[in-house]
Amino acid sequence: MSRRRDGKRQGSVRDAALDILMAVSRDQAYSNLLLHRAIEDYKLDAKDRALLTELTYGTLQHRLTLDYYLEPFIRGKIEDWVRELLRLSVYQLVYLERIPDHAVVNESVEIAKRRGHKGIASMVNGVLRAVIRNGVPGTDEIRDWTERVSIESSHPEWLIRRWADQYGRGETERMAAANNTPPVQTVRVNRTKGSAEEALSSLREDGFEAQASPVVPGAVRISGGNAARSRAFSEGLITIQDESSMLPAMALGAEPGMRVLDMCAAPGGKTTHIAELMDDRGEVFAYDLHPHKVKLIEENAERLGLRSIRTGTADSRKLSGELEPGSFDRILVDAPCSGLGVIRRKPDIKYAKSEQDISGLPDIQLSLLGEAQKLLRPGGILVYSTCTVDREENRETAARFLKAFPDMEKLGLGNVLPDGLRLEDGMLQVLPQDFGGDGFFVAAFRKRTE
Ligand SMILES: C[S@@+](CC[C@H](N)C(=O)[O-])C[C@H]1O[C@@H](n2cnc3c(N)ncnc32)[C@H](O)[C@@H]1O
Repeated sequence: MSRRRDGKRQGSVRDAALDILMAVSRDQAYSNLLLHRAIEDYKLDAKDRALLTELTYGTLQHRLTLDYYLEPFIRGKIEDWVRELLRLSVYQLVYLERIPDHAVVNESVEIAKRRGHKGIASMVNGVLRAVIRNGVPGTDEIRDWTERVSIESSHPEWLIRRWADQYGRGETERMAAANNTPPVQTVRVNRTKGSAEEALSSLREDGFEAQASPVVPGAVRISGGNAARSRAFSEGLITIQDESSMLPAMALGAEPGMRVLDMCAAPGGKTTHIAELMDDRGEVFAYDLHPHKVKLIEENAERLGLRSIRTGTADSRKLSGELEPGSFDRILVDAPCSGLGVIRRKPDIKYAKSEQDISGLPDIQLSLLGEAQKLLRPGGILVYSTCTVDREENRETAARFLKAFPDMEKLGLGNVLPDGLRLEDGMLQVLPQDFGGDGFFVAAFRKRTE
């Protein structure tokens, strides 16, 4: 890519998509961050932003399916970038009806010529024309259920097997399909600055389509652009947040004047929500492991005009050395987790993670919960949340915690959360197919007083 005099980078949207896809496969870079950077760097207009997002996410989301489609047409070894270009091209041929086949082939051949040489361009041309002529192979003849769902939904087999064990085959198929659908953007209204009605009309005046969420009171669903570019956002009236992510702060039930701790707080999505629900009265201590991430909490609090938030950098597994044990009314542990509930937003997760990566997490989650137990006052409430659907990190970690600390009791969430959510033994397990929100887990515990 080169730069023009006006600072814009040159090259097609497909070139940019290919660069991102290469970086994700080669360096295990995060697709959402790269996409954001490319949008800024290439100074793309709204139409090209939408196309780049669709091409990148679509190709990544369907990677295993696309490889299955390509297999009969590729002979011998090909370079990684050529494979990525073919995936990108077949994604358009199969999934994007509005782009004519000849346009896909022409542009891919041009890219192959520019990045490689005539020979590669002619191979790309041959493969794509053969795909158009013959069609892609079907999946019906794959007899093994795990393998078929893995290829059809482009999730690794170990993950499909694990979910089938944990949720059964039907939920697994629905979950894998939901992970390939684009999320709806939702925002939370900062009630210390204005009402949901004010946010709705401000967003509509800025040209967004905005509807009150049918699931979470005070949330707004948006289409027609990125809410980060709205007036309501720059004025601190809204925060972009998935509906599921709004539930932990609601479950915490913090009240004005309370002393609250958020132990895994960055970038501050839930810290700021808690402060808003407390009308910014009281103290919300927000800690995270990394100083650069703690800065993000401060920036968010500043934008939202919240003054009750106190930040700190620490390993929260040792926070009782720094903060007074037994002194907090409410504590949130929004723990580090496998992230298997947010595959829609970060499709690279499904290829990068392994079962081994999950196995070390429950112990970290448990030690954070153990530290929270020390810091909580008798009668105080602790909320544990994750953005994963994995049973081991969720309800099994909750069960281990209750077993290890008999002075903690589970608090059913039926009365504090909106109706119609998937509650299991009083704990919330959202799956991505439930209402369009991320996969999420929330459990609440109270410290006994006697
Ligand atoms: C799920 S994210 C938190 C998201 C945040 N609650 C929000 O809503 O914006 C988990 C966070 O835990 C932090 N973390 C991981 N291990 C930690 C530890 N031992 N002590 C403190 N923070 C930790 C990570 O840096 C990460 O920012």
